[in-house]
Amino acid sequence: MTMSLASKSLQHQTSDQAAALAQLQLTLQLRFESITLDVEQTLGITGITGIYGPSGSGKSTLLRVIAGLEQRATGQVSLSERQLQDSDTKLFVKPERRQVGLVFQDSRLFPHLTVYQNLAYGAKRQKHRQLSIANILSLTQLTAMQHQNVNQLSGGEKQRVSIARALLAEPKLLLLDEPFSALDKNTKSQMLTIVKNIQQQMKLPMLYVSHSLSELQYIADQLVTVNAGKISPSVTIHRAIDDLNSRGEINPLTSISATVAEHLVEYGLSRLQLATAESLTQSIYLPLLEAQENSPLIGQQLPCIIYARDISISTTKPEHSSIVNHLSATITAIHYRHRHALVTLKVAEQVFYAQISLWSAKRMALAVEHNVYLQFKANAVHSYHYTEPSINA
Ligand SMILES: Nc1ncnc2c1ncn2[C@@H]1O[C@H](COP(=O)(O)OP(=O)(O)OP(=O)(O)O)[C@@H](O)[C@H]1O
Repeated sequence: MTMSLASKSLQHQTSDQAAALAQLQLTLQLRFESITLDVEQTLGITGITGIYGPSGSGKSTLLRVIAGLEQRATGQVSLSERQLQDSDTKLFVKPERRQVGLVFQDSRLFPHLTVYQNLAYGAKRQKHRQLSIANILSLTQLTAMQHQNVNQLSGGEKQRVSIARALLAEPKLLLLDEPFSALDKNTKSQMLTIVKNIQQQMKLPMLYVSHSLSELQYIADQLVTVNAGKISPSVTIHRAIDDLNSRGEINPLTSISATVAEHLVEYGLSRLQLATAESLTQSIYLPLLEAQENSPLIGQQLPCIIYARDISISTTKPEHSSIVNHLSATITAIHYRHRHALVTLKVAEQVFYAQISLWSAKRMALAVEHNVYLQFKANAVHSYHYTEPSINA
């Protein structure tokens, strides 16, 4: 992605905001009738941290405590060495002084004002702002619609205004609570790509709550899981998904970050390269990501997922198959579940999961350490990468 002048200056202006290694220290308790949020954890939150867990587990409450919206919470909260609350010393930094931005699912904007006026209203209260409204409009891709009334905007555009408003306050941490759950897949892809770019340009740590693991796999660097008011340490997104797979808590899936190698425009495919030993380059093909062969995406890492139910196994090299993806792999574990077997395999250091029927597992006499081939269609590889629709489309 080419960086605009506005965003270059923005990066410069916010570089001191960018805590090299942002940390959130939480020792807190908040009791409700249904649940007690009980957290004792120091979380590394550099980049985007996904917050994942079942409904009612306490994700939104956790964000509300960090934002200072839950006065009853006891304990301590600090953000990269700055103490935000400590019930022992009666310290409680008010929400508006925490430098923590919060974006919800429903954008709470002033409906009768334009995009610009909505931002200017918030900006009035920020006396020593370094970022201009123009910077923020450009970063959130709102410049062209700044004079439109917000009630004429789509859901995705309204959410961009909410994010713009939060950024204008120059937060040191941005909390996003299911911000795009009401949007369709295409708009969501666009929004996720915008948020990722904002994070990379501003180096602003973000906590991002979602029910969708595929969304989190695309956007998050690491993941924290919340369960019945308790939270896990943050671990890399791939490791977190592997843990959820092995505990049988999700529809098993393979989580990959692979390098975009080329676009085969005439075939409607893009090729990713899996990091393997040099002599053993393995490619993954997926539906075309960009219409141009020389796209800025080439050379970048693309997060994508493949559901285990979409991967099959062959004991011989599938040379006469129409299926485009076949990878040579080694079985590392087989878990027998109700009516199917979940086979864990390795392609170099990358872990894959294939879900096959018990019948097939038995017929093929699969066992740990067997060398086999994985097969899956290009359409089985999912990514939230967003491409602008071409003018001729
Ligand atoms: N102000 C409150 N008073 C009483 N109970 C509350 C309050 N706020 C939250 N709760 C309870 O705390 C629990 C956790 O709520 P929370 O909204 O944090 O869950 P969540 O993980 O974000 O859920 P979801 O994914 O459905 O949004 C729920 O059982 C909820 O009813």
